[in-house]
Amino acid sequence: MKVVKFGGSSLATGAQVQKVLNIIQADNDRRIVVVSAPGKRFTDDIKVTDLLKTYADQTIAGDDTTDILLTILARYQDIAQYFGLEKNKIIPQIKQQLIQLNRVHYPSFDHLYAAFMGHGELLNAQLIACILQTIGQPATFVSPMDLGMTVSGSPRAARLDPASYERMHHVQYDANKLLIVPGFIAYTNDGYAATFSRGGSDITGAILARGLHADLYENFTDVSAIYTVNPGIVANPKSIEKMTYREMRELSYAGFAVFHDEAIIPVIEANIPINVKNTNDPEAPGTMIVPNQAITPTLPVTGIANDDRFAALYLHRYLLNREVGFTLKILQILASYNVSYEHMPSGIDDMTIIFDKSQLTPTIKAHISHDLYQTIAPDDLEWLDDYAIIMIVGEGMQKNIGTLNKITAALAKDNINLPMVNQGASQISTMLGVPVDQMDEAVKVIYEAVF
Ligand SMILES: Nc1ncnc2c1ncn2[C@@H]1O[C@H](COP(=O)(O)OP(=O)(O)O)[C@@H](O)[C@H]1O
Ligand SMILES: N[C@@H](CC(=O)OP(=O)(O)O)C(=O)O
Repeated sequence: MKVVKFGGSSLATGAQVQKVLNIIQADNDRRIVVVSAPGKRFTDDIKVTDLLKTYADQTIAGDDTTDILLTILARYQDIAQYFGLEKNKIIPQIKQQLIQLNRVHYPSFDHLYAAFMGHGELLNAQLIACILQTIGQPATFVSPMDLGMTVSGSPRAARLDPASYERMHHVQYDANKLLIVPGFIAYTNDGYAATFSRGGSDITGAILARGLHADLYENFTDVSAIYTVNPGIVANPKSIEKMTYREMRELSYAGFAVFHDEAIIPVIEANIPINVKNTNDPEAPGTMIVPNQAITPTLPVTGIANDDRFAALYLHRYLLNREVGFTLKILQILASYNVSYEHMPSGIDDMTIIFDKSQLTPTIKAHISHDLYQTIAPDDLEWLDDYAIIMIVGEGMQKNIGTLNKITAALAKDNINLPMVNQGASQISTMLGVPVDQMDEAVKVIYEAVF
């Protein structure tokens, strides 16, 4: 049995949905179908999830929501119309659920955003189940809750309750009917809607693949393979035919947006291979992501990922290495502001703490600086706001001498500053910190040096 996930780009229009139906019908093993909300139809278009965010913003502000509601409804109407379903009762049902959203009381704004934004997937799954039924394909809409999946934690970055797998193991479903499941949205034990973090339909697919014992998790998107580098930076990059789970985890963490970094974890635990494929080119083999031992690397580097979502805090104090509990004190300060850190490379008298900058408001930064001066009295404390990370990843790097040398020499030749290099913590990757304005150029230079 295969779990198949279709991303927003695969479901943006009626014509795209038709391709999805063809893919599902081409293979009888494709039984569990996870769908995203309709995505962008063209470059400047707005995803339904983002339209729903605007609807939530306007609801909170007490603004008139008539226009945004109709804009969202139109996205579903367009798809329905393509299949001749504009008069089907599914359309008033979708409209009613959209209207209902702003009549409910939510325990917090985060719960409200989660409920609104998660409806993009919820309504799309209902529509697609309805389309399949009208073309005579047995299919049914299923809520993640009905499959035993519950979540907890932050409503907009929910975590799966581990007990879900035990419940999913006992779920009975009709194997002759396709199950159409909304991605991204999930429910807490109290019945409140929550979502995974953005791009989280990949996570739903991975959880269902593990929980329902799939042999393969197929993830359909709009590229024919995962490329060795972001195709937005290097034109026509090489594709990756096969890579390991841990390579994908590092690359998606550091910017390969094609697959959510959290979505690797459930499939690793169950050893289920992932096949990333293209809805617009379903015959292409795509990229296989497989257990770590299933690959003998031929090249040192598999991929180069980059992301500018970081900020760094540089701290200097003599004899930092000798002071018992120094790092603990810093972490206690961060924890008191509910701030997590991403990486912490350190030297004998220095350390750099790298954060996801979405957590750092000017007020939080000021509080952290104040508490650090009070508690550890650094000789130097400096915030680096525009900090990018480039991650060079490959199972083959461990055994290959000279890769880092090649990279740093090429960067030096191009006059690119390299304020941080972190190698060794992960045996399969090297992390470079670069100023944001040099990130794209650095990625191009590294790509030329290693491929
Ligand atoms: N290394 C990479 N290989 C392939 N695609 C990448 C890579 N890095 C970034 N991307 C981007 O990821 C996009 C697909 O992810 P996403 O937009 O989330 O798709 P979906 O709508 O299917 O969920 C591609 O169109 C591409 O622009
Ligand atoms: N629609 C959600 C979840 C998701 O996974 O979307 P996509 O498959 O379009 O990346 C989002 O935009 O975050």
